[in-house]
Amino acid sequence: MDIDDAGRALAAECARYTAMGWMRGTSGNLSVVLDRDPLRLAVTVSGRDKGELTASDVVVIDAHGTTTDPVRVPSAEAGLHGRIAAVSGAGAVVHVHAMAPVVAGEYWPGGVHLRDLEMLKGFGRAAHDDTVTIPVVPNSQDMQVLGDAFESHHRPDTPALIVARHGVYVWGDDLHQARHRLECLDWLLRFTVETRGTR
Ligand SMILES: CSCCC(=O)C(=O)COP(=O)(O)O
Ligand SMILES: [Zn+2]
Repeated sequence: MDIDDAGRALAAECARYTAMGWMRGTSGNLSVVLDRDPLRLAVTVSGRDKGELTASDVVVIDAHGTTTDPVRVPSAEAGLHGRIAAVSGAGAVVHVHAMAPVVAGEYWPGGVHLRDLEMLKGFGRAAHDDTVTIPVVPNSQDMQVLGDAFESHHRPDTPALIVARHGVYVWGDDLHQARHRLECLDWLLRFTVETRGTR
């Protein structure tokens, strides 16, 4: 994917996420891989209303979240996007401040357990898999710290990470798969929060 296509795709996805209520204020950030070796990603700019981005409001970063762009400022969380893409092999990483993941992380700071739910199929798992655990890590402003926490919990079959009192990261082969996984995970976490203690 070239940077122009990436910009159009990221802006369109951000508008969609905003409509879902997942990017309130200036929250959230999305990225897509441009090249794998060396790793280069296009990530949304920092501090803007993500529902109003245009195709040029993206920044090229490396695996460490560093850019050579003289004008645009990449997401403050660009370093974690690069780390997730490098470690998982994902083609797209999405981060939103949806409520259900944060509430679930508050109830279960050791990890959120999901089981016996049809919607797990939309997250790339079988509905009757053993328990699927979504890792929860403490929030940090240091992307190296968050990246190390992500990597220590990473399992190839679980493409999501809850950052406590902050939000959730989900990744996939491309932006569509990442969004579908996020939509299904949000449903799974809402169900789990709303039915806690009943099973
Ligand atoms: C109210 S948003 C606080 C920062 C944040 O967590 C986020 O997702 C947005 O940061 P960015 O630098 O990508 O705008
Ligand atoms: Zn955030």
